[in-house]
Amino acid sequence: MTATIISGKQVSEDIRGRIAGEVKGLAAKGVVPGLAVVLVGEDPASQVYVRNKEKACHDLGFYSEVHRLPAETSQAQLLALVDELNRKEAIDGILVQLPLPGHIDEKAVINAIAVGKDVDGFHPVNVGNLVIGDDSLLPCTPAGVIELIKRAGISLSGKHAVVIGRSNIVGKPVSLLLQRENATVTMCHSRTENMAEIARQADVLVVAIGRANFIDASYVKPGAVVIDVGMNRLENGKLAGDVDFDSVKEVCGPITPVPGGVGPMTITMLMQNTLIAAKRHHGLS
Ligand SMILES: Nc1nc2c(c(=O)[nH]1)N[C@@H](CN(C=O)c1ccc(C(=O)N[C@@H](CCC(=O)O)C(=O)O)cc1)CN2
Repeated sequence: MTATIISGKQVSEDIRGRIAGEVKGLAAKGVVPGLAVVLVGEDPASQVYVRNKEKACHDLGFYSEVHRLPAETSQAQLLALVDELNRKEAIDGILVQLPLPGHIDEKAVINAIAVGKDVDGFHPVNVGNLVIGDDSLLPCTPAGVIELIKRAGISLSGKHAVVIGRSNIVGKPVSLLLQRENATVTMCHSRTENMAEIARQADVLVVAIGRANFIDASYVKPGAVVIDVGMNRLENGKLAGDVDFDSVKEVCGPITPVPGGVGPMTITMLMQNTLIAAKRHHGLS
């Protein structure tokens, strides 16, 4: 086996340590970053993620508000809450936990969040700025992927990166961020022919297709960096990535595990975005 593990837990701890230090410095200037999280309904996984966000705020010295709304909340009620949070001085970042119940239009809600408070980086203005390479709040999971690669000491410049999956939340933004790092990027998706052949050309393979253990060693060039963004709950309750870790670890170089790889970075990058939003809000960036 040539694989080495890229630990998202470890990288997260390092980044959170730095954020906590910055928060102390801001407190001395009378600034406390504030995050509002909105959860509609009782999806068990979402409840856990929201609790973890609340805990991260507490641990890092942020002000936090969690708004837990019943599943039958109307879109108008949710939009009214977003509007209130947009105008609230103590709040620098707003996150509406996804997925939302089916009767609510996610796009309408995301579009209603003030661009400067959109710490998920999902608002079309933030997405547009990402596309044209301007400064913006970056989507958390894709930003976490880049941070993991960089902090593992891997240079992306001139490398061939293959992204498997073209979702708006991961595949598309991660491909833009890889290009920003001067990688040459190929995107594959469910209609791609010869996917294994293309994937085997990758120096860096990023997988976000939502199919448990789909990518085996036949997709991986020896020594390639493998980043698994998949999070699939199996029938036995265990969490599996999109990459068949036991097969791929025999050929790859650095690889992220699931759990403990990209996942923990999502909340850490959310905290980082909230800190950035707070500094901008107070003219300190
Ligand atoms: N508004 C948003 N909604 C959702 C997002 C998001 O970024 N913004 N992402 C996911 C859920 N999510 C955060 O909200 C999230 C997912 C996973 C993890 C994580 O730490 N995963 C661990 C395993 C946890 C477990 O055992 O279940 C890991 O991979 O090691 C954090 C946050 C959808 N909704």
